[in-house]
Amino acid sequence: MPTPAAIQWRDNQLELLDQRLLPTEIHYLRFDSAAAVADAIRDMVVRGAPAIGITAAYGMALAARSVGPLPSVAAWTQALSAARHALANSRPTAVNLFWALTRADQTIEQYGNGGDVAEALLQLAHQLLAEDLAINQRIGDHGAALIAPDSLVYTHCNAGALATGGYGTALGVIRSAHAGGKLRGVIAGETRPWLQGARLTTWELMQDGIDVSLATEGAAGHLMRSLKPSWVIIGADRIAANGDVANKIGSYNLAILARHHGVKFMVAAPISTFDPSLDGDDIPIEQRPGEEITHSRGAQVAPSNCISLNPAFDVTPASLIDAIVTEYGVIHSPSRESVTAHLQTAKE
Ligand SMILES: CSC[C@@H](O)[C@@H](O)C(=O)COP(=O)(O)O
Repeated sequence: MPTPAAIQWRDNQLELLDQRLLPTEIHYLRFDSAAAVADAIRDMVVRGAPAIGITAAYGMALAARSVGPLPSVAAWTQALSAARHALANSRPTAVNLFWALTRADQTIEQYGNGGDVAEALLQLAHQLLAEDLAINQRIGDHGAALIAPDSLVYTHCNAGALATGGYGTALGVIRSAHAGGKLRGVIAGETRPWLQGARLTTWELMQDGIDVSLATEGAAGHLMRSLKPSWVIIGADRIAANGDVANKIGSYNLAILARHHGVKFMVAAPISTFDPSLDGDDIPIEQRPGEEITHSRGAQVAPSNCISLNPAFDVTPASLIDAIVTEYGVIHSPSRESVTAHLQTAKE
């Protein structure tokens, strides 16, 4: 059974699969305003960098529908500025969000002087959704080519169909490797505190008949030493000009462990996840509410008033990464130079 769509346009409405309820409940929520869409992104109804970007594009389309025809680019920009602001402030780390909002700005520029902006923004969102699926299939094929037969791989968080327009980035590589008969199995780290690995990645892979074992985060070193996976494969929220990669908290730990144990480390992401304007140290890291770690599924697990640190992402330095895989191919041992060259190829 294929993974249900994270994002769908049905009966002329935006529907998001409420990922907070997975894997025990499949329930879609309907949205008719950009403010509600921004809340849904912040509250983790929809998550994963590409899915956040696509959802924001739908948010802009919903906002344009509610303001009606306007005569100029300036009038549209003004009318949609509150919606854009709310979406831009929903989550700070995934650059795909800002990439999608820039695409929406360009659409407003193109159609704002008398065109049907609402329809153009809706078509943009549909296009980003459809393109993302095709992009992920290409990423999957490029990444799978790096994987030797009979491989065990380790993944973190959920960079799957649920985090994208379909197929997934890291899980796209895993799906393609599985289709090529190369996989012995997958280890999914549970990924605290939202448990994307336990709730989402295992669910996606089991539905596709891919052998997956769930492990606690703390087991990673022991499992690398005893089971000798060949690759750690993760997605990304932002890839900096120098090849550093922001991804779900815990990715950096895995990269250090992987290097120590001779396990290769792969990052799978589309070109829309690159941010050539900054280096890794400057990537904004989302700090999430302490209750996410002082409580677990509503139950208190730490003393009342316990001070907590809850960064949602970390940055893995390029020096610990063996390959970044995009829809355009592979950046081996990423560096500022190889990232620049890859982005140039993508533009041509
Ligand atoms: C293809 S999704 C890539 C990343 O966004 C993913 O690995 C990740 O870190 C998701 O974090 P989340 O907090 O669930 O949005």
